[in-house]
Amino acid sequence: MTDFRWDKLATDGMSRRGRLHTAHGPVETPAFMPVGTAATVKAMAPWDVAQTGAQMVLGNTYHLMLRPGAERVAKLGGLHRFMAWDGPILTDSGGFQVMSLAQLRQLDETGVTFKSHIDGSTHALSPERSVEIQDLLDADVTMQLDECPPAGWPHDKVADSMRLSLRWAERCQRAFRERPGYGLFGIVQGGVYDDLRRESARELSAMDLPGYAVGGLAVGEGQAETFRVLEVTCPELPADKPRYLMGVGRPDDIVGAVMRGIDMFDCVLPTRSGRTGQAFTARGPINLKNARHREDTRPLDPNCDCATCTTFSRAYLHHLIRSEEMLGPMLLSRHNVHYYQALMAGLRGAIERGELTEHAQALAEGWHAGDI
Ligand SMILES: Nc1nc2c(CCNCC3CCCCC3)c3[nH]c(NCCc4ccccc4)nc3cc2c(=O)[nH]1
Ligand SMILES: [Zn+2]
Repeated sequence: MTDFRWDKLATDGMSRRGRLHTAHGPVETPAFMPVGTAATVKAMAPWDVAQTGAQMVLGNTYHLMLRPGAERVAKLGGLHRFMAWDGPILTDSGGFQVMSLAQLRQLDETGVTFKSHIDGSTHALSPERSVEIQDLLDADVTMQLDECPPAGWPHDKVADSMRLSLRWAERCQRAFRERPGYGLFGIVQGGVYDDLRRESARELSAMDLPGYAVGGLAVGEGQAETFRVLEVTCPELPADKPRYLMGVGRPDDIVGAVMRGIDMFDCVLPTRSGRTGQAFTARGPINLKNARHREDTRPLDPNCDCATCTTFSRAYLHHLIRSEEMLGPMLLSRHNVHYYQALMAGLRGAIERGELTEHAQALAEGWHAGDI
């Protein structure tokens, strides 16, 4: 059985080209992980997800612990078998979703307690229980339970929150069941405060974890602040361990974060926006709901070789979205996830060639070319 590890294959400035080895197979990095919310990447079957080139997907601890329940997923053979995804799966710890979705939630030293948004039942999520749930789901990468402070919290509140997350990291590491091919990632917190980011990164680095996430971002701070926090945080993390920026992002966010040392990403954007008619293209985002597409026979993105772009016209996609036909979100989700995977493949190649700066410049010119 392969040991969980990340090989650094090439670097270009602060960016890295690597390969993550997990129990369920390898993941080329920089990597984008599509989000499977309730054990499905919405509107996409697992074979559609695989066809985009995605190697690793996210499972959702919060949703699955409420329905159908972690013990039930384990009884059914674990999340891989349940959703028929035999590649690597990363699950978030659930704390972020609790704070953004659950009703009547309360967070203290022991963890978070909350009422289910589905049936109002009460649940408790401690660091130990979160690690146990992710073990029952058979996630290749388990995330520590953490608190993500909202944007705008003052320094003292963020400091208390960051130190709570550090204590929870210790408890998660003690509770984690070590087994070849599986790893527990710590999550760096500290808001937008450099001293707190450094303290969090240094304390977590001393725990010698197999990987590190940068949390507490993409909460409304804006791209410039996100990048500035990465410039402070990444240099404090071990150079030989993978770095995962949680919840990011738009294509330009991802390129900028890769240039600042990030290796892994997740975001609901390509799937969620696909369902509302938004498509990402080499010449920027377009919304197919817009009436200007109703007689446009061109493909969605002439540069894209996905089935959506090589089969259908913009006029047809516009019709599907306007008619609220299921095929609309299906086709746009596939294209968007394909677009994100092609973006990551392009970044990996550019880093290998030592041409990331030029590649990023060419991407930005395409996105701003407009007239699409
Ligand atoms: N533990 C933890 N998770 C975070 C997440 C959830 C990452 N996605 C999980 C995934 C699991 C499966 C279900 C879906 C979520 C974040 N997402 C964002 N921004 C999203 C900003 C955004 C971007 C586009 C659309 C909506 C929101 N910031 C985040 C910070 C943290 C954090 O500090 N700690
Ligand atoms: Zn396409």
